Amino acid sequence: MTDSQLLLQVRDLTVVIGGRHILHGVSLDVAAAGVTALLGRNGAGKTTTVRGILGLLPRQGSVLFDGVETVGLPTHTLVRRGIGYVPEDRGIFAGLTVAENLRLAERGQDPAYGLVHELFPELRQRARQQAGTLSGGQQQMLAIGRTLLNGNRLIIADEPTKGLAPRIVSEVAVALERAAEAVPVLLVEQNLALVRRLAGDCVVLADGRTAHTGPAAALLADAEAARTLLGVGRRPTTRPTTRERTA
Ligand SMILES: Nc1ncnc2c1ncn2[C@@H]1O[C@H](COP(=O)(O)OP(=O)(O)OP(=O)(O)O)[C@@H](O)[C@H]1O
Repeated sequence: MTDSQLLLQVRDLTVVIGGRHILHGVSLDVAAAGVTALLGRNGAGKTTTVRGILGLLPRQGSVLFDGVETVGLPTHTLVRRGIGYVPEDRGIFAGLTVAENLRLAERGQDPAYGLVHELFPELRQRARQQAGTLSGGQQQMLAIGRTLLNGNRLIIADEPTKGLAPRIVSEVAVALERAAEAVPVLLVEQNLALVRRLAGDCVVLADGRTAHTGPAAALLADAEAARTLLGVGRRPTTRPTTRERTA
C-alpha cells in the first residue's frame, strides 16, 4: 500500500502508565477506505493503543493522521481534525433522547444529518426515544451515527459488539458496514466472525507490541497462526489414539 492510501500511520507508539510500560512500540497502518481490524488477546494493549492514538494517554512515537504528525497535539485538536471515537462503553447519554444525543455531538455549521439518517433510518424514527431504552444494537448505531455527523475522516470503534447477544451483533455489523462505506474505520474487535465479514487488513497486538499485520482473511484462514496470535481454535491433539495406546 502506498503512503497516499494510508490515513493513519502509527510508528513505535509507546505508553507508560504509573512507571509500567503498557505499549512497547506499536506500529500500524489504517487504510484510507474500509475497515482495518485491531486484534489481540485480552490485555494485549488494544484499548491503550486507541487511547494513545487519540492522545488520551501520554505517549511517545509517531502518529501521522493524513500525513500530519499528531503526537504532541491535544485530543480536542485531533477530534477537530476528523477522528471520531466510539468508546467501549458507547458514551451515550442514557437519560437524553436520540435527537438530544445527536444534537450534543454537533460541531460546526452543517451537521450531516442527511448521511446519518440515510445510513441509520431508525435514528430518525426513534428521535424522541430515550437513548437508555434503545436496544444494544440501536445504541451502537447512535454512538456510530454521532461520529458521522461532523464530517469525520476516520472512526475508531473499540469493541462495539462486546457483551451483545448474537442477534444484536448482526445489527451492529450492519451499522459498521454502512458506516465504513462513508468513512474508514479502525475496529477493535474480539468477534472474529465479524472481523472476517468486515475487515480488509488486520493488525494483531501481543504484549503491547505489533505481532502481525496483513489481510484479515489470510490470518483467519490460517488456523495455526490464529491460534498462536489470537488464542482461538483448538490445538491439534498430540495425545495417542486408543489404538496407539493399546498397540
Ligand atoms: N490505567 C492503567 N494502569 C495500569 N495498567 C493498565 C492501565 N490500563 C491498562 N493497563 C494494563 O495494560 C495492559 C493492556 O490493557 P488494554 O486494556 O489496552 O488491553 P486490551 O487489549 O484492550 O484488552 P481487552 O481485550 O481485555 O480490553 C493490561 O495488562 C492492562 O491491565
